[in-house]
Amino acid sequence: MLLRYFSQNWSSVGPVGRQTLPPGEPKHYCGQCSQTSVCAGVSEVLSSVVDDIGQAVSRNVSGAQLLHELLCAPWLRALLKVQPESTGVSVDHFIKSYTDPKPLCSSYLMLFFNTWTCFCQALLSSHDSVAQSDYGPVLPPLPNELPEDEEAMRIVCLVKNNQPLGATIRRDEETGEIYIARVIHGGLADRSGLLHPGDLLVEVNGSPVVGLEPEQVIQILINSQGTILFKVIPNSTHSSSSSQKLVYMKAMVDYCPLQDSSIPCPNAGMAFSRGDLLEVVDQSDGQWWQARKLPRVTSCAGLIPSASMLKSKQREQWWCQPLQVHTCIRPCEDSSLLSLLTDLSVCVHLQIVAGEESIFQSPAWQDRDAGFRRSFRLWRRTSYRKRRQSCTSCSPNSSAMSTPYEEVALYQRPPQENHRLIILVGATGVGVNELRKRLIKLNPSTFQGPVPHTTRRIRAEEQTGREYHFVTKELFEYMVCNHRFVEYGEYKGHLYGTSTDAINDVLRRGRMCIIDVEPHSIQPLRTGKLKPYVIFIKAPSPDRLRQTRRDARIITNYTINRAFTDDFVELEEASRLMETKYKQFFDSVLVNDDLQDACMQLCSIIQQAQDEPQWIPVSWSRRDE
Ligand SMILES: Nc1ncnc2c1ncn2[C@@H]1O[C@H](COP(=O)(O)OP(=O)(O)OP(=O)(O)O)[C@@H](O)[C@H]1O
Repeated sequence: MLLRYFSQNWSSVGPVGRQTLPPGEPKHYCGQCSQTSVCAGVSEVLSSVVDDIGQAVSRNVSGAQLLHELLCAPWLRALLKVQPESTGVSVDHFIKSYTDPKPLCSSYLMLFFNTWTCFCQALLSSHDSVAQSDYGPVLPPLPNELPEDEEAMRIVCLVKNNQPLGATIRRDEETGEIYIARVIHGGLADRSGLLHPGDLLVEVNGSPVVGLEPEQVIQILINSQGTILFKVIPNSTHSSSSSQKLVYMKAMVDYCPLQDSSIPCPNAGMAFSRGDLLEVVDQSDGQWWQARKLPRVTSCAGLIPSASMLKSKQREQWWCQPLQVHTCIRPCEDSSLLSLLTDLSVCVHLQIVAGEESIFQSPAWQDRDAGFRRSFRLWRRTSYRKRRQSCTSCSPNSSAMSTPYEEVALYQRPPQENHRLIILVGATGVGVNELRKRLIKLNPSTFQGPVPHTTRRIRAEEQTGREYHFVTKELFEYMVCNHRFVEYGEYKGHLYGTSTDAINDVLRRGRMCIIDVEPHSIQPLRTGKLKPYVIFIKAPSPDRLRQTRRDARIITNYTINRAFTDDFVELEEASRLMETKYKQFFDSVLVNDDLQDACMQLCSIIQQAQDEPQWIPVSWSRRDE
């Protein structure tokens, strides 16, 4: 350690630390004084010590930061300058005198160096003690025969700074005893290593706490200044070696501790929103976990409700509002997708029976090149409104409520595995279809769309499996009943749909399959087989939309292929709402500002999705998925 290294070098004064003088290097002398290179030694030792400690700081060596700050502190400099009062010499003077020798009295040189040596040794000895966590005298071993009722008491001294203590307390209502309830990972108490959950708090700064209310104990802590002395009886069942496994979770809901009356300590809580990646460091409590948000900005964790706790909160909330129709729409819209699929088939069936006219026109609906067909976006928009009217599938047990967190792990696609399915989503008119078309046109041998199914009659120039899979209405409906379609709809009395088989066909051929869907269709596609990567195409500001979409045309309900007028504020608002509502499903967000740039960015996002490690739900990696 530093002290040993310093003592060795200090006595010989020559080689210091890593700046060891090579053998034969001339030794330095200070003017008329006969001391061997002491001035050089002082400055070298000092800078070498500061250097070494600087490196120890970067390696996070315990105590190094403190020592570094100490050595660089202005008060230390001031202290060193006290020496001239007794000796008439300062460190600066020495260093200067070394380069510009002046006569110095050897007696005050000796006096100075004796004082300086003692000071440095004391300083470095303190550093070594801190670094080796050697805080006190070594106590004699405990006698073999201790009285059974004897309890070991621990005295913990913490220095209060502007950080919270990072521990919560609880009161045993029967005995009035105060216990440490939990210690927040990475907080002050945790880093001290001296306070543990279950420790019985006996005194704080000399005041007994038994019988006090937790609020009163907290008040004592708040009022204390400087060092705080805790007297605790350690929890004998606590094992210091119990290191928790880190678990990574994606938040599927929003949470705000300040609005949660059940949290034990709102200030220790951590807010998160849907889509946030959480590193859960402690799940030992069934109700409150400890977690950090990724990317990590602080080492200190925060309290979050456990999955079961969040689920019961959701259920409570649901039952509290049974009469408000709009509240049950939210979870229904959000992700109860399998049940939506059932609703969807009802909608389609009704449309067929009623012979309802579709809003699509041929040129807009169909692009003749394979893989370039229009999506079902317009159809989906109308039927989506219909679905909102019937929310029978919403229940407190729906899937939206059962997954507040999704456990995730990093996944890198092995080269021999199929590409991940690429899903584009975005508000209508933002340019999802345009980007998809451009991408496929750019590199048709790499990117491809699935070939849709239809019940309409095949035309002369068409070939089944190329433009469409031409099937009978009975087969189409059979496929609907068997959930074989990702999305489907009706146009002029004919059914059209994109099947999962068609997606698998593209992937099996080694290509990257690009589809665009409504956000509520993402959930059924989230399987280990497809491992979808979802890119949200976001609208830029209304001003940028106005500038970039001057020549663009939009297809809207009942007004086909018209120029954009002043829909930009609405478009941006729709895009913002969609992002807020579904962001937990998005892996990446791309702002479609300049078309060329957006297309290039899309290519690189897709490349990264296929070739670089990404977070995916752990359930996708299980074999039985
Ligand atoms: N970045 C852009 N700059 C200029 N024009 C764009 C841009 N992105 C899309 N457009 C144009 O905006 C119009 C609407 O785009 P697109 O049809 O792709 O919208 P969409 O999001 O698929 O919505 P919908 O399904 O309702 O058509 C098209 O005319 C398209 O060429």
